[in-house]
Amino acid sequence: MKKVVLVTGANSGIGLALCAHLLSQDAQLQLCLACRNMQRAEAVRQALLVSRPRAQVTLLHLDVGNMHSVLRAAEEFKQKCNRLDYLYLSAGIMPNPRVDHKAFYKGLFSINVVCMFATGEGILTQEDKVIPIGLQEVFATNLFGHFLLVKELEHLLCQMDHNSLVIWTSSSNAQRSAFSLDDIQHQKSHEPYSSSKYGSDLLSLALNLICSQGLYSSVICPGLVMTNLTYGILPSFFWTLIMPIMWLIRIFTNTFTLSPYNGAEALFWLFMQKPESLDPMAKYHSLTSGLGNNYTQPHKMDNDENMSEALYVKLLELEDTVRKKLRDEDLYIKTKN
Ligand SMILES: NC(=O)C1=CN([C@@H]2O[C@H](COP(=O)(O)OP(=O)(O)OC[C@H]3O[C@@H](n4cnc5c(N)ncnc54)[C@H](OP(=O)(O)O)[C@@H]3O)[C@@H](O)[C@H]2O)C=CC1
Ligand SMILES: CC(C)=CCC[C@@H](C)[C@H]1CC[C@H]2C3=C(CC[C@]12C)[C@@]1(C)CCC(=O)[C@@H](C)[C@@H]1CC3
Repeated sequence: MKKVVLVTGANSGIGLALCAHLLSQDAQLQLCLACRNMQRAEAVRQALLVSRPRAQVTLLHLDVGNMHSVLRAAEEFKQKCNRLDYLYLSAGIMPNPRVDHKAFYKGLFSINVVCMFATGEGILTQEDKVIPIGLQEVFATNLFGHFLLVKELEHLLCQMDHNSLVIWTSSSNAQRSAFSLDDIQHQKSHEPYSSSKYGSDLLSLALNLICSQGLYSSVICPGLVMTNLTYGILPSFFWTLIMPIMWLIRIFTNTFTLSPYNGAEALFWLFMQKPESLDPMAKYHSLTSGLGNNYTQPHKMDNDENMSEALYVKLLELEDTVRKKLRDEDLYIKTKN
């Protein structure tokens, strides 16, 4: 049976590297690239087909930060495919990132220096905004849109005859201290990225605990990778300039995977595993040794079942509110026409 794989954020960075890797491994694969920009998506599809001309690569229009788009995309996917084996949730944003230079230099001379380079903890903040539906943008894109997509595709994911796996691209920057159950959208502070990634860790655990038969969920961390996301933190020429320093740092922290191919290691590794053999409490890290060898290692996540179930309940409540808003908007448009 041909495996069906859906990848969000497939047109660049880690998502794109994963797609190329998957196609080189399994030519029989049915791969669906879910992207918000169809021109970029088509260019990527053509590029992937150059090395695998007979591969089955389709496109799906999806803006994961727009809930209308999520519902439409899920509907379109269900019409096209009657099976889904792997759902890779790789789309993500970190808008207006700021490096706290004072904290960075302080961290350089502290005993936590390796941890600082591995997680970016305490030195990175972002400016978030509210999108038209009333959600915080980072929460909507990195977490809620994906949650809604999983809910919409639940019937395809929960099948009796085979297991399927949802894979969240989280981060080592996901910190419990940045997340609050009273402020799941992170309206009140300046680490929405960390909060949304911690939320995805909790949600993955909740999916394993709550969801029906056949559906499994896992979380990965790609390490620090040079992509459009990191070029938003510091310009690409700066990263190129300090590349030799980063290769040096790699000797002390194997989390500097640096290339999208290396960063996608854990995503690809999960594709090779049986979903039922995975640990729901583990985050699977892509790691690269000082000599440049890639491997995947599980690390216990800093979360608990009660918290993850509480988040799941809050997301269900928010889902109701959002669906009602979407219906009201539809009704308004219909009555206006
Ligand atoms: N780079 C790193 O060091 C790390 C990255 N990550 C995570 O890895 C994932 C991939 O990021 P990375 O490859 O680094 O960065 P990129 O910016 O290269 O990739 C992000 C992808 O997400 C897509 N995307 C963003 N917003 C939306 C949206 N609203 N709807 C649909 N697609 C969207 C982008 O599409 P478009 O091209 O249209 O913008 C792009 O394809 C993210 O979740 C990120 O948080 C985690 C840890 C470290
Ligand atoms: C490397 C040098 C000499 C300077 C750069 C310092 C920081 C800008 C850099 C150090 C650790 C980095 C890091 C991230 C961003 C850039 C740093 C803070 C992330 C937070 C990027 C996104 C993620 O999801 C994390 C896994 C990264 C962790 C490390």
